Amino acid sequence: MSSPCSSCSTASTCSGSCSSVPELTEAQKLSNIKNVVAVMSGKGGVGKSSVTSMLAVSLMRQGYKVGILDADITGPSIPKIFGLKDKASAAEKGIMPVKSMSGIKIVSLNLMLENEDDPVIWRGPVISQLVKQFWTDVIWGELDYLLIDLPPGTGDVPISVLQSIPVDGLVIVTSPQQLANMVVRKAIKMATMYKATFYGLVENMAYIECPDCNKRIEIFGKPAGEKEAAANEIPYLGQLPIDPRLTALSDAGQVEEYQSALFDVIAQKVDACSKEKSPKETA
Ligand SMILES: Nc1ncnc2c1ncn2[C@@H]1O[C@H](COP(=O)(O)OP(=O)(O)OP(=O)(O)O)[C@@H](O)[C@H]1O
Repeated sequence: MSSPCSSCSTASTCSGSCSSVPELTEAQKLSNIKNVVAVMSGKGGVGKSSVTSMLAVSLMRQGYKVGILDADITGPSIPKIFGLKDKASAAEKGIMPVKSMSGIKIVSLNLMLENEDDPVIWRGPVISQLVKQFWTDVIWGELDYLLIDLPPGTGDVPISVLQSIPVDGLVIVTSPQQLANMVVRKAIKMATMYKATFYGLVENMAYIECPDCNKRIEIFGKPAGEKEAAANEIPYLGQLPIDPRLTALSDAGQVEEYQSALFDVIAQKVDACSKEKSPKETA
């Protein structure tokens, strides 16, 4: 965010050689974000918010300063997953994020609504404008990683994010159903059109382990994430099981208590990808 190009609407596609340097907002002058990673999936319900949350938790445990921009304006889950009670506050120079128990900075429209179940009945352009403001008007401060939890689909918000926020890399989330993979391919194709960099694909809900005999049961069909990643020529980050502990801790707002070596490996791979992309930028 320290770059003067970061508030430009063509930042993600331009070569950086244009002469019109846009003015930074006051909030941007107070922020320095080293890496922006968007978590995307064409299909709803495959676990984007869960993967975003656990990536944030794992990166935080690795010692990084992490923030989450909840761009799922009409179906926000991040505040609930982290059990946030406080509201985001307005300071003189911008919006202050709410900090989770372990210090992850979070901004979500649900942190601004009176009741968490108040519906947001807004048209696409208004929603897109708000997401852009979460980038330009939030005082994020120093962050090693800002993770963006995108809504499902290839509509207004993913387009706005890819056009107006300098996303360094994308993490694609899918699940074993052929239907999920078909819709996820649309998202990959769309992101390719915006010349996005893919950090890789995660296959969530790949199997469940029987608590009695430890047998893996592939309830959504044979996992195909690795094949899907190869077919789309993007890195494969790994697969995650359905884990009832993750559901329970997310429902209780205690996701930061969840431990998973598999998530940690995925976070390490994402970290390695971002270091490869901008070796000097990540501590
Ligand atoms: N690996 C997993 N193990 C157990 N439960 C999971 C897992 N991944 C996701 N879930 C649960 O599945 C539900 C949907 O997950 P999540 O909200 O992360 O999906 P999403 O793709 O972000 O949804 P949306 O389409 O609304 O954006 C949640 O209740 C979540 O706790």
